[in-house]
Amino acid sequence: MIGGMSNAAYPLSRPRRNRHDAFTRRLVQEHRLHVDNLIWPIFVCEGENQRQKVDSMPGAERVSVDNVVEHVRQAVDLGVPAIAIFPVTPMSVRDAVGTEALNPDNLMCRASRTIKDAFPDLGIIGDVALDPYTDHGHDGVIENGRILNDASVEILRQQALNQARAGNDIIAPSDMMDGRVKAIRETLDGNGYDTTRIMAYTAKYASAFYGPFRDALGSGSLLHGDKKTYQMDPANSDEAMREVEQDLREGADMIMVKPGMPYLDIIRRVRERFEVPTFAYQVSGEYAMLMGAIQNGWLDRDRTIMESLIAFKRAGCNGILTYFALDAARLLRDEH
Ligand SMILES: NCc1[nH]cc(CCC(=O)O)c1CC(=O)O
Ligand SMILES: [Mg+2]
Repeated sequence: MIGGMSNAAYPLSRPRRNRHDAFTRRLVQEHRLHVDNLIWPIFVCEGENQRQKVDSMPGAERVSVDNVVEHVRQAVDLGVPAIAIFPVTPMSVRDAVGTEALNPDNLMCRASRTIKDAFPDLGIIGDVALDPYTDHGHDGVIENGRILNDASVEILRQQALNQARAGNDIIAPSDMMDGRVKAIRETLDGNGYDTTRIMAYTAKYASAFYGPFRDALGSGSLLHGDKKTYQMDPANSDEAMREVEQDLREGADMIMVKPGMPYLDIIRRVRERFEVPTFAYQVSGEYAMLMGAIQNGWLDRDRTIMESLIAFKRAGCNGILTYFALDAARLLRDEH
């Protein structure tokens, strides 16, 4: 009997009141994405005047070092605080132990020096792992079909030093070997790089979502088998807490969870338990998935980008590595 119902039957508390108009929604908004939260991953390749498209990552490019300043200027002009460099290493210099990772003139080091010269205030993050440099596409060295932990770490610590010397401000070990944070920290400190930060890919899962990235780097077709003996099982969550505990003990300054969107629960747990600077990598497969739907007209581009990124803030992230960094920075700039 609708007509006879008194108003008292309605709730006194009406959550919709705070959604009534734009100014109220602004006042009660709990989380906000800021350009300071964005890190832009870039791909660099050999050659001159190269700008190569990546088929499985529409909008992403591999650029040669002579184009990298112009490329990165976009991020600087938008106020993006940091970039992450990934080198596309030619097959001719790859080998079983990733020797090229230690070359002071490798692609990563040349790109890092060039960017640092042009933009001294921009943060440069350098991935440390052997997969861009090995002819088998694994992140470490192999013996009898096994990825060796400690032997790999001995190379990784030298790779980290090589990259710090070339201007990497933040070393980001993405290899998932045990003990590599401690080894890298000791090597950096022992060589006068005690202010070089470590952003550890701490909870990095053995994920299908890295496929497009491996295409971009050309390591996908090289990879024999999978990375399940070093990257984490997507079924595990408590194990991520133990990984974080260890990396913090070993001297990590920042913790990363990767991939992003399928692992928001891990981000939330890390944030609540450890209260340390926490980052997520919205990886290539997430980008490809969203871009595929956007390009088909199935999802609205701008709203999808922003909603996918605010999720990381809500989950507890300080920042996000995302291929959408420039798009998001533009949208934030034009918001008001
Ligand atoms: N160790 C290298 C590395 N660093 C970042 C990514 C993936 C990034 C992305 O998918 O966007 C990978 C690939 C992998 O571990 O196979
Ligand atoms: Mg670990």
